[in-house]
Amino acid sequence: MATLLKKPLKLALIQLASGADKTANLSHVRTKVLEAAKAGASLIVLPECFNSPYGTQYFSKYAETLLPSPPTREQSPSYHTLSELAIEAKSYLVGGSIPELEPESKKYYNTSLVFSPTGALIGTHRKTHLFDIDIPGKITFKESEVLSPGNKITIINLPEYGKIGLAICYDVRFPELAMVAARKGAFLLVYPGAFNTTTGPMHWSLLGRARAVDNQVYVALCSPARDIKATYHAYGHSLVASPNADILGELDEKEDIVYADLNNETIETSRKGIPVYTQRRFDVYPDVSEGNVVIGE
Ligand SMILES: NC(=O)CCC(=O)C(=O)O
Repeated sequence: MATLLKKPLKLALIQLASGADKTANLSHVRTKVLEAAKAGASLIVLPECFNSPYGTQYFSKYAETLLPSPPTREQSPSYHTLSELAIEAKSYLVGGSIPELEPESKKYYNTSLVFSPTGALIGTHRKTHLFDIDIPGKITFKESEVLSPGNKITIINLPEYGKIGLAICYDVRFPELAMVAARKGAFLLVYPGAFNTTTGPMHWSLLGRARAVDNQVYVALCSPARDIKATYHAYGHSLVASPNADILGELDEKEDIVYADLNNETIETSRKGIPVYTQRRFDVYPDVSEGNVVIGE
């Protein structure tokens, strides 16, 4: 069996309380990331839209320009804060997501940036499935009114550890992304996300555990803390699921950090005990990780 996770890894998910002031949010991010690093985390994850409120009315106001890369500090204060913070924390840092403005096309995206402990940008993911839903009397949301979707599956190599799959929030509802990343060797699927108080109780944990057990990999879901004064009420409940779909840690709705210790043995034990990994019937149905699959870092 291939070794997916080369050495044990402490993961931290920061369920951040952020508000309308981007500069204050970035300063608060620094405090929380350094707290997680001090506790020994070498992979630290922030939530979706970690430096702004979440909502279609906010995307253009808070958008930053990432291209051409690297952007200037004026174009993207978040890029520079995250890069410097990864160095200071000596950790891999998944920068949740920020609204991105692509200057040439003038399109907006919901984009995650990943930095190595040297401060280098090692991966980006533009949310591939936009959050367009309508549950009458409960929640109507249409990201596609403002955002455009990304067009790739994102797998990022952390050289000392192994590969992670990265996608954003609503992407978790589409098992194909997870399956492709897992079959290409990811040990962990990371989803910065901001479910809400309607769909969160219904599906957040279920989807996290489902992606874990489908693929026998770790899954991390990282939400903002709930702010009842905001227009969108995030569910919170950041959690880590094991390859056997056990919840290794889960928060409530308040700001906090959840930690989990990941190791390769847990993946192997899960796969040896229930060997669906070797029992697939690609003579009966197609392997979604083969053929016309668009993968990028
Ligand atoms: N930010 C999002 O994509 C929210 C997704 C969500 O709440 C869901 O139910 O799916």
